[in-house]
Formats: sequence, C-alpha cells, structure tokens
Amino acid sequence: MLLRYGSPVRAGTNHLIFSDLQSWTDIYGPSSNPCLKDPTVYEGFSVLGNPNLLSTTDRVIHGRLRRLLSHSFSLRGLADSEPLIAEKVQQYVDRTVAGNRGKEVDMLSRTYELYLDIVSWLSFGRSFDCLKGQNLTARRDISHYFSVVPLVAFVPIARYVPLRGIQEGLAGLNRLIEFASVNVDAFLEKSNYRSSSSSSGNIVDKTDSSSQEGTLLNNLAKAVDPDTGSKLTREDLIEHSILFLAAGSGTTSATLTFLLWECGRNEKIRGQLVQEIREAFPDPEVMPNYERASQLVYLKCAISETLRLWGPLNASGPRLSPGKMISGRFVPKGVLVETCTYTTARDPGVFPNPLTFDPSRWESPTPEMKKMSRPFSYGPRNCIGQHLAEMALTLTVCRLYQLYDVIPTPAMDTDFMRQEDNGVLEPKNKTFYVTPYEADRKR
Ligand code: HEM
Repeated sequence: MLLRYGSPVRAGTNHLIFSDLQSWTDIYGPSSNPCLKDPTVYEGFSVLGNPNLLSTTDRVIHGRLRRLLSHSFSLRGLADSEPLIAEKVQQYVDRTVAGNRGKEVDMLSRTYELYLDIVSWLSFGRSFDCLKGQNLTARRDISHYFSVVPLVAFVPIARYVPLRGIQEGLAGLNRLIEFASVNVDAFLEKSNYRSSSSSSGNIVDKTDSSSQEGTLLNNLAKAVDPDTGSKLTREDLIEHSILFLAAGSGTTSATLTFLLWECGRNEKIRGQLVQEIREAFPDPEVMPNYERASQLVYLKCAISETLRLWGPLNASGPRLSPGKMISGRFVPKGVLVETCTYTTARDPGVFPNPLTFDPSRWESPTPEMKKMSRPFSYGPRNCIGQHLAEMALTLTVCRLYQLYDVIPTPAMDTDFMRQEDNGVLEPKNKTFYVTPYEADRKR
C-alpha cells in the first residue's frame, strides 16, 4: 500500500504509517516534543507489572532505566561476555553441524536455543542449557511473551478463560518467572547482594561477585543511577531478565537463519564470505575473536543486507503524535504514527533492485541507505541489544563458515522461507533444513 499510494497510508481511523526518510527523524529522533510510545500498546509487555525498558512509556523512568543498563550493553560492557558467547557458539556448532556432515539437519530450533542459552546466561548468570538438552520448553514459554502477556494485561479476565492457548501460555510464563526468580535470588545470595523484599526497595551491594563477572545481571545489580543514586530492585531484575530473553532470542535466531539461507543458496556470495572468514581465521583450532571478526568488511555487509531484507521486525513501533509536523504535514495529538522499516529498507530510489540480496551494496553505503535501513530502530528508544546481537551473529557466522559449508536443502525455496509474523518475523514453517559439509580449504 505504501508503495502504491505513497507515504503516509492511513491504516486505521487514527493510525498513520509512513515510509519516508523524514518520518524517521520526526517520529523516533530525539526531540523536545517527542512522539512517545503508546501505553495501550506497550504497557502490557510486563510480566510482574513492573515498568521495564521496553514497556515504560514514561520518559523519566525510561531515561533512568536506560542509563542503568547502558554500560551492560555497550561493547566494553559486553567484552567480558565474549568467552561465554564463544563457548555457546562452539556447543551449537558441535551439536548442530559437526556430527551431521552430509546429512539434512534443521538449524532453526538449534539456533533459537543457542541465543536462548546465551541470553539466559547473560541475564541470570545461569544458562537454560537448551543445547545440552535441558529446559526444552523454554523456547515455547518465551514465545508467549508477545501474545499472552499483553492479552492478560489488558483483559485481566482472559486469564480465567479455559482456552488451551491461553492456559498453556500462562503456564509457560509461570515457568519463566519461577526460573528467573530462583536464579535472581541465587545470584543475589551468592554475590552477597541483599535484596529488599518490597518491590520499591533498592538492592544494596556488599561485595563484588567475581563468579558472575560479565553477566548482565551482575552489571544490573551493581548499576547505580548517577543522578539519583538509586538501583534496580529484585523485581526489576526478574522483569528485565525475562524481557531480554524475549527480545534477544527470536530476533537474533531469525536473522542468522535468513543470512545462512541467502548466503547458502548463492554460491558467489557464500564463496566471497567464506574466503574472507577462512583467510582471517585459517586455523580451525582457533575460535574467531570479535575484535578481528568485526573488522571483516564483507561479513559486516552480509549482516547489514540480511537485516535490511529480512529484519525480524517490520515496523519500528507505534508512537503517539503529540501534535506536530511529521514529514511536512501536521499530525494532530493522539494519532498513532509509525515508520514501516520493511518499506523504507526496500525503497527502490535508495536501494536499486531492492529485492535482490546483495551484500556488496553496503561496501560504500550512501547516507540515505543508512537512514532508510534501520532494523534496530532509531533514537532514544532504539534497540539496546544491538551490540549484543551483532557480536553473537558475527561470532556464529564466523565459526560456522570457518569450519563448514552450510548448504540449504533444495526444499528451502522462497515459498518455504516466507516470513510469518509471530511477534518476530520468522520462516513460516519454523524449520530451516541445511546440509553441512567439511570446509573446502582449497577455495
Ligand atoms: C537482530 C536482532 C535484533 C533486532 C533486529 C532488534 C530490533 C529492535 C527494535 C526495532 C526495537 C524497537 C522496538 C519498539 O520501539 O517497539 C528494539 C527494542 C529493544 N530491544 Fe532489540 N533487537 C534485536 C536484538 C535484541 C537483543 C539481543 C536484545 C537484548 C538481549 C534486545 C533488547 C531490546 C530491548 C530491551 C528493547 C527496548 C529498548 C528501549 O525501549 O529502550 N534486542 N529492538
């Protein structure tokens, strides 16, 4: 519709969707008169009812949470976690590919498990260990975050409706809350943090927790707001741990899946990518490190191109107009506005042959390309997990292609891989079959 009728399109009585460059700045950019998140959409994304980084629509609360969390998600804050991420990537390669050379294997479930294992460890200081065959309901439990959590928040009586989908979802969420509570309490106990029993109390740290160094939980529990001196409560920690699992697992696994699919089915692109990776990391005994891997130009281009064409979220989130000019038109107060990243990232004026997967277009990107492909959104409410996602994706692609050629099976055609929106855009069949082969090092 946006392509046919132009930007904006009226999607409902009170809802405008934009697809032009200026709308990114007007809707999402920093502003003294910002378009804030719509509470009726976002405030439901909270399992314990505590405001979290994604759900809060209050600028002051958001600013405080963002300050507390920003170091944990910075490249420097994540550096301590690299060995753990690398260890999980190795487990994934061993479990998924190593023993299955020449055989058909479904990568999608294992990929989801990889990122659940990483984010759970970062969140709780203890991994779900799905790749080791534990907590196998975790993936299903997390998927309810984007459906059942907002449903019962806005229609509380829904929790008593004897529908299987709702009751299974609630049971799954309870398992997650239980897992998170046990691990947050164990963490606080072990690291000698004293947690207040009330949800308004602060956590008072007594000693350092060296055993948990590098985990988000450790950083979160230690973080002090420089302006107010306040810290996160036990309930805040549980709330955020579950949020990170929901926000960080399906998004990253869908992205890796589409990257392996696009590169896998295009021999020339895959050839260029594996050559770059194998030249940078010639010794199979040596795991790629992020410092070097993040410098690989073509790999970076392949990730950018995957996020452009197959980004896991197709819109950047609805906001409420405060009554302001958006893309040259006055939009009255209270109108729901959003920019459709799916469309801006396919704008033929900015991305020639927009439907073609071509990593090389990112070798020297124009300023417009960077502004129109924003898979992590833009402005003060952009994705806080971007560095983590990029580090995890980079290390996974590097290790896989350093050791193996991963070829999608012939059944993985465009129709099979069509995206379906389950909170995250993922292959509609929820499977992705490949055949792995030992790397051909003579390339
Ligand atoms: C390829 C991977 C990812 C993509 C494409 C992505 C994309 C996005 C987008 C578009 C938003 C804005 C949503 C909105 O405004 O409604 C967002 C927000 C957010 N993301 Fe991500 N994300 C990814 C991975 C992650 C990871 C790994 C984490 C953490 C473990 C994470 C945590 C969050 C959080 C907490 C927010 C809310 C930030 C705020 O409002 O301040 N994301 N993400």
